[in-house]
Amino acid sequence: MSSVSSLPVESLNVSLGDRSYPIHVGAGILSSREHLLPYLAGRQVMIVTNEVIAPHYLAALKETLAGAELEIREVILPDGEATKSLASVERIWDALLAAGFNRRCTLIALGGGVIGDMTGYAAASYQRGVAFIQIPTTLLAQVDSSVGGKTGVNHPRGKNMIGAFWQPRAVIVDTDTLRTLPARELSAGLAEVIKYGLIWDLSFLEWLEGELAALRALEGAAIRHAIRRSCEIKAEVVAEDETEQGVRALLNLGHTFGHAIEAHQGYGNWLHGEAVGAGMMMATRLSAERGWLSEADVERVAEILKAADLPVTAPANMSADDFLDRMRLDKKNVDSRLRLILLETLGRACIRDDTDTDRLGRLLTDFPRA
Ligand SMILES: NC(=O)c1ccc[n+]([C@@H]2O[C@H](COP(=O)([O-])OP(=O)(O)OC[C@H]3O[C@@H](n4cnc5c(N)ncnc54)[C@H](O)[C@@H]3O)[C@@H](O)[C@H]2O)c1
Ligand SMILES: O=C(O)C(=O)C[C@@H](O)[C@H](O)[C@H](O)COP(=O)(O)O
Ligand SMILES: [Zn+2]
Repeated sequence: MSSVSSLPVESLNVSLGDRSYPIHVGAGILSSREHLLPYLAGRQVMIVTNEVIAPHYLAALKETLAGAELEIREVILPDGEATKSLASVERIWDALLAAGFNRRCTLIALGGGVIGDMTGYAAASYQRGVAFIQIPTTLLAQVDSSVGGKTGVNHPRGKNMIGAFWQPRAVIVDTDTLRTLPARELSAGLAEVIKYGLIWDLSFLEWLEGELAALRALEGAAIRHAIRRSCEIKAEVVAEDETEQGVRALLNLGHTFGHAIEAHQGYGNWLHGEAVGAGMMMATRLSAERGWLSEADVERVAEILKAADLPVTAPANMSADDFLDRMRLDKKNVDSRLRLILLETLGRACIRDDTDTDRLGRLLTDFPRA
């Protein structure tokens, strides 16, 4: 990654009254005591990470915490989306109890969205709620999952079905951690970045169209801008609607389809960002069928997803009914009505519960498979 180290730390705020918190973004910030120590609730600290991330970053984090007279423990979980389960959360609870940690303890999530979502849920539920800090190490977690307080685990029948809203005390984004991230994971993170452009900010989408090559090459200034603008948008949405009573649902563009793909394919076979990429393509086509987007718009969405190396086709082994069965369990649905996020235009999304099921079934049947 070029020149990122020379960029100063930038801080944003998620405004939620007395639960407001900062997002600090900087290269090498994992080693910064001043950006971490103020957010600890007490002396007891439990770091939660996994077997892939620990060899890269656990020692650096412990070094940052060293000398502050803290009682530091760690839980190192196995890797992968398939581990985003209650059994893993139980391992975190067990470690907390074995260490005798009390309500003034702090959990630190060091990892991607899987670690962040599980650690947040363990924090939300341990002794009815303790402090936690997010240190996201994937692009996806740095632009999306570490912000906003959606925590939880998957159920075999559906994604993120068990969980709680529980906000972190701080989000600390060290952009240098992206240096070790596999290219496929970087692309998955770009799906959520593109999502912000599609639902909220056409000029950001236009900027992304010009910068995708730079982002995939981890060019420092481009990565920094993508993270900052994504976090700004997410912070604005979450501040307006913390528990998804309204506008926050727009952050779910492509997810009703994407979550169906993830669960049907077996967690981890399609990455979350890949499934969301294909799902956004489906939502785009449905929006065009409603007459809101032109064929040129549809092509434009396909092009930006392909430029990010994301899928624009659905799994070959998934029928329209496979999609619809899973989509009927989606958390946004009210009574028996499907609620989908669609695009009124590029850069502006809406939530609709009036999609004709026969029409949706035809769209799903005709959607290209790979
Ligand atoms: N809470 C939310 O608002 C929210 C938002 C979006 C996604 N999510 C959830 O986030 C999860 C996906 O997160 P993800 O894409 O970060 O996946 P992930 O957490 O599985 O991480 C991806 C892979 O990269 C590895 N990894 C992480 N950081 C690394 C680094 N710096 N260097 C090398 N390898 C590294 C991980 O071990 C893993 O193998 C899904 O479960 C999704 O549902 C939650
Ligand atoms: O923060 C949100 O709100 C989102 O919807 C962000 C999504 O990218 C994320 O995947 C989220 O976990 C989906 O939430 P869910 O409520 O659909 O499970
Ligand atoms: Zn997502």
